[in-house]
Amino acid sequence: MAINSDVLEVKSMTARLLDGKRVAAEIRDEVGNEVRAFVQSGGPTPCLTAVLVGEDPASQVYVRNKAKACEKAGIDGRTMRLPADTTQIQLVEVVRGLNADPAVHGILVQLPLPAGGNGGQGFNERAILDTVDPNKDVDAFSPVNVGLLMQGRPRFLPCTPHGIVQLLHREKISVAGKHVVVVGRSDIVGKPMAMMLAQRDGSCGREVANATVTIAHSRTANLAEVCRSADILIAAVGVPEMIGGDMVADGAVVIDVGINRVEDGAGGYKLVGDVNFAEAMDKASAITPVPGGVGPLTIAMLLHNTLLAAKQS
Ligand SMILES: Nc1nc(=O)c2c([nH]1)NC[C@@H]1CN(c3ccc(C(=O)N[C@@H](CCC(=O)O)C(=O)O)cc3)C=[N+]21
Repeated sequence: MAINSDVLEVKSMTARLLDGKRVAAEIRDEVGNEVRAFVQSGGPTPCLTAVLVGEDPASQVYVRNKAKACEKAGIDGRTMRLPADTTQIQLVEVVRGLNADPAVHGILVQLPLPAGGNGGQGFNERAILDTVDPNKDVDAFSPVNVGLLMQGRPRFLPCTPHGIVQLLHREKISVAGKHVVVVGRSDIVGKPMAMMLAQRDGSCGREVANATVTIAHSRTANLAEVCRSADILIAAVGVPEMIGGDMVADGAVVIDVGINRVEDGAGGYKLVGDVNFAEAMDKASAITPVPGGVGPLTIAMLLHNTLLAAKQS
């Protein structure tokens, strides 16, 4: 039998890059315009206050990026820097003070709190987050806001999942009827992400709804197989390059939420995602890079929530 060279040719796709950085800039511009209009119509200048405990280098970078983004959008971005030896009681008092300050519309307690904090005992993170006034909870971490989201009537949408919803919407990637696999079940990303994509009416962001969602995690049996069954694969595990090319179906859309600092082999550090980018690139139809993917969207949605908080105040 003659060998048909067309059939034997190894087909490898090269995925379209989903440019989170560009989409984030677009959203930040929109929020900036809305902020100007709001202030011109007599509204207060929206104010976001980030609380940063200790000196974690990554947290410093994030908080600085947030402050810069606020400034560009006409939002008053403040950072309260507290020493690493701050106690639980002192931190709760700081948050209460911000709750009571009418000039502050959004409060963000930067996570993670320092491990050896609160006099070596560690912080009770949940108790701190529960102290934030739900009307100022621009992270959407408070039980009230999580509950409202769960019921499909959100007040604030959590920033990272909302950023992903916006990216899918603006890149015209429909999730309706598709199988989405979310790897990771954190309160910050995995759980709300799954809820938002599965919900009925689009209350959590435009037309991005009606997906069939699987939540996978470290205990999932046959994880690779489950991932391969995804039309849209969302990786939010926090393990560098854990999702290999063998876990990605041909033509899948891959959203990489991971931001991991690893040694670059030249004495420095580089950022990698939870997905092996080079391998996934050959399988996926579209993929987010790290950096320049989901990270910048998180900050854009934080600005959006701060404006919303100011409008609702
Ligand atoms: N209360 C609270 N809310 C948060 O939203 C929150 C937090 N704590 N703690 C830490 C995580 C992480 N996070 C990021 C935001 C932007 C980028 C980002 O812009 N990343 C750039 C690269 C930045 C770099 O060079 O390190 C990118 O992916 O292109 C990354 C990570 C928000 N977080």
